[in-house]
Amino acid sequence: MIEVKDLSKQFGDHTAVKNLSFKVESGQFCMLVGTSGCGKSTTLRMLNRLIEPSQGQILINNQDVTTLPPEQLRRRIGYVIQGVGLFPHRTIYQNIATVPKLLGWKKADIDIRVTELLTLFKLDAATFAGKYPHQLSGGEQQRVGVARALAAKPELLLMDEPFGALDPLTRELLQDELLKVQQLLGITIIMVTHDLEEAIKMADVIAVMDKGELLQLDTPEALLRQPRAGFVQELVGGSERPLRLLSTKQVSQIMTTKITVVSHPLPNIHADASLREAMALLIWEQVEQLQVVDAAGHAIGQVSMHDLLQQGARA
Ligand SMILES: Nc1ncnc2c1ncn2[C@@H]1O[C@H](COP(=O)(O)OP(=O)(O)OP(=O)(O)O)[C@@H](O)[C@H]1O
Repeated sequence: MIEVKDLSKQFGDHTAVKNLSFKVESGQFCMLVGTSGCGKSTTLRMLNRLIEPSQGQILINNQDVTTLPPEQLRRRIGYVIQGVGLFPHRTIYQNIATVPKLLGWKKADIDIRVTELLTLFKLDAATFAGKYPHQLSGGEQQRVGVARALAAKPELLLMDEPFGALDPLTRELLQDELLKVQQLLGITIIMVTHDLEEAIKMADVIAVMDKGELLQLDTPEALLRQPRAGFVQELVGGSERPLRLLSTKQVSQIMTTKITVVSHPLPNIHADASLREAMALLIWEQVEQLQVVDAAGHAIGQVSMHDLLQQGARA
């Protein structure tokens, strides 16, 4: 669990972060959102002491991070930035092995971990381990960046706009991969993004910041349904709100498992698709109902336009 108490950062006479207090539970995915310059990156960089706070306390599993030497702390916390920052003259293997090596892991254990991580991010170890960063695409480099950050099994992963420089398709692919990896490893993640849709799709909780202050920390659904008046309302309350609400849930959460036989075959939707994707398919196919299928393609339920309208509506 990460707990931040009354955290502030002053740069000269400018207050970049002001009296920030929040908690993120173990295994949660927390997104920091807010306009440019509101203090998101400064907050993240105080958590791993790349920036020293002017005031306040940061506790990781009840341990005050200021009691640890910064290098030791940073080996327990993964950090991923936009543009990756891979070491250009080291192979992918050497890049991922950096922290395990510093921690004195045995070569055999490092080999296993590098292969495991490359496989997790859908990169064939035999092909990629010996390559250099410039031989990889942006999306592949970003995957290696995340793999490197996870190499020494950190208890916390900090990510600053990790997918900001990627094209929309690659970005979506990496978002899905990261969500799967997070669920698999149960790791706590705090990520900065400019993109509200990304935050809604991925976060368990979203922290909205403005002018260095935390305005609201809530689940995506609570944030959309009960935004605090002012900046948060402006951020989430536009005409997109019903569709964003649909993004917060998966088809499996609202489908009926009773399968009614209908005269025409229904279009299929995956159980783990979002309600927003289901709505888009209903409109595109001009139908009132979809058939829900599992990963093996077996029909497991149905979802209707009526169900979706209720989910996106004002409560
Ligand atoms: N090293 C520094 N010295 C002086 N001012 C700084 C420094 N780092 C950040 N700031 C200022 O602190 C404020 C917060 O910056 P920060 O990078 O945390 O914002 P941000 O929300 O992450 O912005 P962006 O989304 O554009 O990256 C800004 O006004 C910035 O100019």
